[in-house]
Amino acid sequence: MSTPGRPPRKCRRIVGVSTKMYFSADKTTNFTSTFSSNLNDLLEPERLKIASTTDVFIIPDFIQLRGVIDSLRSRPPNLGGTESILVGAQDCHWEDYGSFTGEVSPAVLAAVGCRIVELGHAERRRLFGETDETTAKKAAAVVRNGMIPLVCVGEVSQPQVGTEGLEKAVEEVMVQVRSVLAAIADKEAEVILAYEPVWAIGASEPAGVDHVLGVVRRIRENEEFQARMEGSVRILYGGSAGPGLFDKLKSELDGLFLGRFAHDPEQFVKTIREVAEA
Ligand SMILES: O=C(CO)COP(=O)(O)O
Repeated sequence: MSTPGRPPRKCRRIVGVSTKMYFSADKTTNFTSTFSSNLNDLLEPERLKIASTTDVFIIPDFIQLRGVIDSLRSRPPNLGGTESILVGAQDCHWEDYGSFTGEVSPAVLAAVGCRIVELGHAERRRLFGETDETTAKKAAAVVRNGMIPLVCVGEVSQPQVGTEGLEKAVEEVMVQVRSVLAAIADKEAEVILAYEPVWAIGASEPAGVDHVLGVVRRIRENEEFQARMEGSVRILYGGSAGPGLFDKLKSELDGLFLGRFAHDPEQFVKTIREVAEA
């Protein structure tokens, strides 16, 4: 059910996980294989319906990225293979090639089969000095290389309860959103925004539903957002997300971006099912 007065959105749902730097090499391999076969087994008999309405993604660390792509390629499409699971990277550089020691090229990511690149995560902004400017340049590079930028936005501090708190959060988030959209000239380019209030990341529970819906509603009302082709910009919620959440957010959100609460492949598959069926 959509919000009264607003037409239903014409876009696919999307749900995924970033393993950040939580997993050993073996754990990533085991997680990928358990999760993709669980997805196959647990989603029967609705598997085809879910594959036709919902995108699923997994964002491992850089070293494991290629192995995850290859292991999913060995499964048939729509059965937990790469056609139904998009594999993403946790960052990239804004140039394709050059003297940038330690960086990862978006062109190389695209060439090995990476489909999504996560950018501007709160941890990268806080610990590694990422700014709106570098995030926006990277988003343009990801689009240029035919992949989908998944850009994280969110206010740093937990707002006070009430309208004033919401306004401050919206103000902070809109600066980040505008900067990314301004860098991507193609109004039809696929973009994913992950609304991740920084204070809700790594917490025991997600941000309050009213707050999340309030901020995301304002993103959707924004002029730059509305200038995009309908459905080309999808919005996820992230920050202690897990099973049991999406149903409360479905009026404004297109999906969820999970962290810790997807480390158990069964919980991840449960959440995928909830997002697809909500
Ligand atoms: O940062 C996140 C996803 O990008 C969320 O992490 P947690 O769900 O572990 O809080």
